[in-house]
Amino acid sequence: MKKKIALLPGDGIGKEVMEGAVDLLKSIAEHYHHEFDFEYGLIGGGAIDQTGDPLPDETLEICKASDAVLLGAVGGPKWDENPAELRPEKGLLKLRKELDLYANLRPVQAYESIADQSPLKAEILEGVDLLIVRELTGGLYFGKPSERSHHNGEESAVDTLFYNRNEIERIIETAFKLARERRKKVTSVDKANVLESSRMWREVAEEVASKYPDVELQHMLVDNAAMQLIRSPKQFDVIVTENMFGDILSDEASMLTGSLGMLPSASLSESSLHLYEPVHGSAPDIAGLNKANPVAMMLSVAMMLRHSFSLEEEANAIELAVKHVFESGKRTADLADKNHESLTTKAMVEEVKEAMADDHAIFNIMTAYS
Ligand SMILES: NC(=O)c1ccc[n+]([C@@H]2O[C@H](COP(=O)([O-])OP(=O)(O)OC[C@H]3O[C@@H](n4cnc5c(N)ncnc54)[C@H](O)[C@@H]3O)[C@@H](O)[C@H]2O)c1
Ligand SMILES: CC(C)[C@H](C(=O)O)[C@@H](O)C(=O)O
Ligand SMILES: [Mg+2]
Repeated sequence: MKKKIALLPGDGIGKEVMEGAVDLLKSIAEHYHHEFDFEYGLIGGGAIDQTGDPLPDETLEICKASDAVLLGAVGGPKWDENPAELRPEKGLLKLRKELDLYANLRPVQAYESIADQSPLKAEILEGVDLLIVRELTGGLYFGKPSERSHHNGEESAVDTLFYNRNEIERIIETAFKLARERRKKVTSVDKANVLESSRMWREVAEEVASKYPDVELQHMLVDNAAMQLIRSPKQFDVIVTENMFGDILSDEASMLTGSLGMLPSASLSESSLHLYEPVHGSAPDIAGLNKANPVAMMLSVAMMLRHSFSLEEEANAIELAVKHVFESGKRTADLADKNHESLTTKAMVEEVKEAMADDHAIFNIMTAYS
């Protein structure tokens, strides 16, 4: 298979985990006889420094001419004081909007082998396997007005939580379709006791649910959902929610795995062009130290291979290899403690590649004898 992949490393550890992803993809191309053509694009702080624009047109063109987009992370303290239009994060939001990446899938799976690094008890974590479906191109992030103003000497600021029916309908539909392939339960998270947008969200969720009688719909207020994720995460299968609620709940949910460095994501559009990125940011506190956990990025590569290229076997191989590496007691610094040596970013990528090669060899032996 021949595919073109746009690579947008971005800033901070985005660049380090992207190096790992490329390394992994090259080894997959070799093992499975695929051809991946990579084209790099600028985004975020680095793009501002080099071109004065957090999302140069050239980057957008590279993405549109590709079969999938892989992104690291953007942002960092260097640009924190920049005016709104020159923030690295603006580039990412514009890219999501331009490519209409409305459905952000953030799977959360608790691995038993690293459960000791989660603040939650092992019995609460056992079997946790949930999927956050975050609306990504509407809500508070994109509503207008969003501005500062001065009235009678007093400064004020406004952001707007806006959704139209169609935006809600398509994300809820996505959640129901995904739930059908899983444990057939959708928890729609909103703040319908206060927000009008949430009351409409709830109505639409009910309407969509009537088309999926085999899938259970539950409504939950977002403050309760934040608590339930810690108290009893196993109750969740698919969680569908507004853009900002999804942002916050997914960072919280990452601690069910033990680290934010574990969560991958896929941002899907109605076209065939999708984007894949880890949930975490540019982690300025560890950037450049070769200690970031590359697993979120490697699992995002797996999501890309599965969703964009239908390479199910290759995707499974990455996920299995990550599992094997953790089971063998190897971890990066975010998951390590005095009982575990801590691997560098590069060493972790090597371990996963080696485990894949071993699994591949075992698979070949098994198929040869079956
Ligand atoms: N998708 C993105 O590009 C994205 C996502 C989140 C934050 N950001 C940006 O990143 C910058 C830093 O934000 P932040 O510090 O609030 O969030 P962050 O996700 O960058 O980091 C939060 C904490 O988690 C740790 N961490 C994150 N990823 C890790 C990994 N792979 N391995 C080990 N530890 C990891 C960091 O060291 C830090 O202590 C900000 O500019 C923010 O806007 C970008
Ligand atoms: C960097 C920021 C704009 C982004 C978001 O809030 O969507 C990030 O936190 C994420 O989760 O992808
Ligand atoms: Mg976030």
